[in-house]
Amino acid sequence: MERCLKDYFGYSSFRPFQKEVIQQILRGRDCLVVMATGSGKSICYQIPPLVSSKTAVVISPLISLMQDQVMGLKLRGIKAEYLGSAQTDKTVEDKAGRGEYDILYMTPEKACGTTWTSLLSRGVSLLAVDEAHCISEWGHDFRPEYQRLSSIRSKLPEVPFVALTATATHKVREDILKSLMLTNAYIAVSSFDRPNILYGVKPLTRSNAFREELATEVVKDLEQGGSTIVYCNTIKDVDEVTNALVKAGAAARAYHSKLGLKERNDVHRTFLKDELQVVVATVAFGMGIDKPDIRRVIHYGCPKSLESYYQESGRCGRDGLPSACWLYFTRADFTRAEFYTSEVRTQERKKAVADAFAASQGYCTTTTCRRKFILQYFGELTKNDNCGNCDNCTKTAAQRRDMVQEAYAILAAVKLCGGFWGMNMPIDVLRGSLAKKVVERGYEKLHVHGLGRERTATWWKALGDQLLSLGYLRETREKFRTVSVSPKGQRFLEELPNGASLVLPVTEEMLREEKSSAPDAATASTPGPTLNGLPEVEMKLFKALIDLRADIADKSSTAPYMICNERTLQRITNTRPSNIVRLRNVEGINQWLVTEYGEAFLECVKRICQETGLEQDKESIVQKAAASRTSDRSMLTPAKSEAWSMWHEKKMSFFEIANLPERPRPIKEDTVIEYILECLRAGCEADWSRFFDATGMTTCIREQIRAAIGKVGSREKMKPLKENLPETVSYAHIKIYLLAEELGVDLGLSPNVDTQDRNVEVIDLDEEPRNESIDRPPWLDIRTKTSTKPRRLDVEELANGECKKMRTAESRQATDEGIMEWLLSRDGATLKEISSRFSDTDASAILTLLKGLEESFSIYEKDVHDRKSPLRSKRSDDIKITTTWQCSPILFSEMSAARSTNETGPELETRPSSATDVSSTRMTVNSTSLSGSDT
Ligand SMILES: Nc1ncnc2c1ncn2[C@@H]1O[C@H](COP(=O)(O)OP(=O)(O)OP(=O)(O)O)[C@@H](O)[C@H]1O
Repeated sequence: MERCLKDYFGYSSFRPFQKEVIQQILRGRDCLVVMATGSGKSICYQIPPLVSSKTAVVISPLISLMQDQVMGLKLRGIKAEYLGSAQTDKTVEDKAGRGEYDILYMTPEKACGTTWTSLLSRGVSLLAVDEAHCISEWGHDFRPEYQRLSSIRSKLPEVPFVALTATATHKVREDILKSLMLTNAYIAVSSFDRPNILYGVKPLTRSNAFREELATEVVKDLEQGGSTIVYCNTIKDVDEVTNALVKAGAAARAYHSKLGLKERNDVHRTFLKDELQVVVATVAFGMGIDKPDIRRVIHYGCPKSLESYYQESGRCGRDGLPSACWLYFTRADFTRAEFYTSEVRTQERKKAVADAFAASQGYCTTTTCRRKFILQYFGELTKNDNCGNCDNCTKTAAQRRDMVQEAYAILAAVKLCGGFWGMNMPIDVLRGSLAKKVVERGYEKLHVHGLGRERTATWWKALGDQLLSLGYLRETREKFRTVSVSPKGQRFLEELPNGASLVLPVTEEMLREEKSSAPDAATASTPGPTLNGLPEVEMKLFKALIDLRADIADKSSTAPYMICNERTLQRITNTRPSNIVRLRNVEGINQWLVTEYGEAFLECVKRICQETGLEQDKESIVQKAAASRTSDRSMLTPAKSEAWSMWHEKKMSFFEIANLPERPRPIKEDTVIEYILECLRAGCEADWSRFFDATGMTTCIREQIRAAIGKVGSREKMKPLKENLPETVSYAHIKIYLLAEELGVDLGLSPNVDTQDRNVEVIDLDEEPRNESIDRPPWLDIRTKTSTKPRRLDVEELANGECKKMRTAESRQATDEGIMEWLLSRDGATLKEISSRFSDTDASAILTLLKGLEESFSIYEKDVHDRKSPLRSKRSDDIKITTTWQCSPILFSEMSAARSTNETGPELETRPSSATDVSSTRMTVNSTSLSGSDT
């Protein structure tokens, strides 16, 4: 054995396990060899035929792999060949039958179709199954043809079978033993560790700029010698990365399945001969590549499985010298789960593929030792938590931070969402989403809603992953992925972390997200008031708000930062809102806070402003867009210019402009908004804050549109944007947003959005609740405003017309316009209905507004006689009389023009025909109406 090792391979000693395995084979015993990549498994089956002078048959999954091996063996003076469809030399089969080869490679198909008689008569030293994990459905590279190999076991009863693999979990090992019917096998399992390899993970952005940067780094590394393989998941990625590398000056070529065989062979050959420095490949490249000086293996995208990652990274540093494996990923890669599972048929295989992909994702996001993560995955126990040679183990203290507040927020969000969602739902809630799925379940009323706006969804996911790996959260993956708070997380929540700390690593991904949100996001987790730059009088207000927050926190049994952070208080201090709508528009103020404590905040602001003489409603987002643009108002029609001057200079409402008495007939308010938009585009001045208020463009809606743009990846077409937005966001909202953005208006949004990663959002596994019927926990109710019944916005009830929708959809504060628009959209309403629609306004205040409208003949009261009502009144004629408020006929006719005749025609006939008629049918609304009775 030693002589063969020296004579043919030039090595003077065996590596661990090689000798033992060879001895067992020579004794005729089956073997299972599970050894690390590059550990020298091939020697185990290459020496026995040289010692025993009997052919070794080796089953291998890839022709290219066989060709390589054969070529290498021939160079060493070993008689080797392969049999398979690619073999053009017809004499090989005969020669094989005559036992002329020391080593004969075969594809599994060929092995199953061989008669073996003549070969056996010459003697077969062993049958090796290389890459034996392909036999198992739980293996990452399952090949059905490998499973048929068991059929040759009976044809070769005396021949020892040797299964070899570098990537086999316990489950896969069991499968191999069973499938190949290896009895009393000698099992050699070496460590999976490759100590000379540095493992690291970095965030990826699929952009030209990123690729250029990556290419520059690769080229710099190439100057140190050695070669590089870059693995990509798609051919598109391969092409893009190759182009970037070539542009940066590297001798790089692409390798993927769409290239012809000749070209692929050429790439392979030139790479081995060092004529190429870099190969950029899909996974098709690399199995069996035994180039010793590959110094870097880069993964551009999250690999399909941790096994394939280990295999591919195993091409690196096979000479034992220091080498590095960097994996670049974006969470968009995680959405490929369905794609991978759809490639396979059986349920068992689907689960195996999903699990292997989940492990790969886990590797990407772990903040603990990456080497340990890999070793543990393959069942290797290691006590060492710090390998000292991966990015996580070499992190300095400066790359860690106390994230107790953020951890608390995300755990609370997971808990409050019931623990039966993946990470997306709680993160959406934290970020203040008003998507249908959030509102339908009433999650917008949770006190954590909107608390985490200042961080991107990706940032929160990164933190969620950390909390998962640290055991604060736990995950189940059945049909869907669900995340819930573990007992450890529950303890953390219960022992309110006042003064406690939770120092966690700030991952590269988090850092990148934070960088994109600089400058102010960096202060988000800084405890203590951020008073920098506040004048003394404003400090008074700020401090009063801090005290108010402390009171609220006390009442809600929670920590002050869970109510809102100091930056939000600073924004209130800056803007000093005088009403609920303005308060709600303050970044960081959520619906729960508005509903529960909005009045308290307003009262506090008002009091301090009165005491100190501070002006209220200081606009923070008033823009003079015109200043930066060349005004082109000459292009505007008189109608548009007039609309703008009425709105901007005379401060008239859209409604007033649309219904000017001097107009021959009213125009639609939507049209007025369109006019004004055009004027703004042409460079007219604007108070954008007022415009946003008047059009219902809340911060939430602006955030949602921004997220949708990120998700769609383009601003070009409005339809896909609309499709990615909740119903409450209209086309008009999108138009306004796009124009504001184009004009460089400060949209008052949290500054940290990476459009790249907003694409990511959905892992479909993550989206559906495991069980819709799960009851919401009782403590959830305590934190919601009223009932568990989700509050639906009344958009559906509104009249046609996007602008009407948007101004009334959100606000529950009654205003003249709001009431008018709402009434226009329906066939009258009782005071009770109006009160419940505008639930944020006191009923008596609504009544005052109604009376004002009535006096201006905009609305009138009408009796509705209902003989069928089961609620009989005590009146002698036994008729129920309900008071409803209707729009005046002139307004109604405008509405009816906008609606289809079918919808409104018959109703029109029942209405009074003039204002005189209206007054004659008017009834007084008495106090019983206010308290709920309409009769
Ligand atoms: N005893 C030895 N001494 C020195 N070098 C060795 C020894 N045994 C094998 N090698 C060399 O180690 C390298 C890796 O061997 P081999 O290709 O068999 O690894 P492997 O375990 O099959 O890896 P992989 O699973 O990644 O394909 C080869 O270059 C081989 O020549």
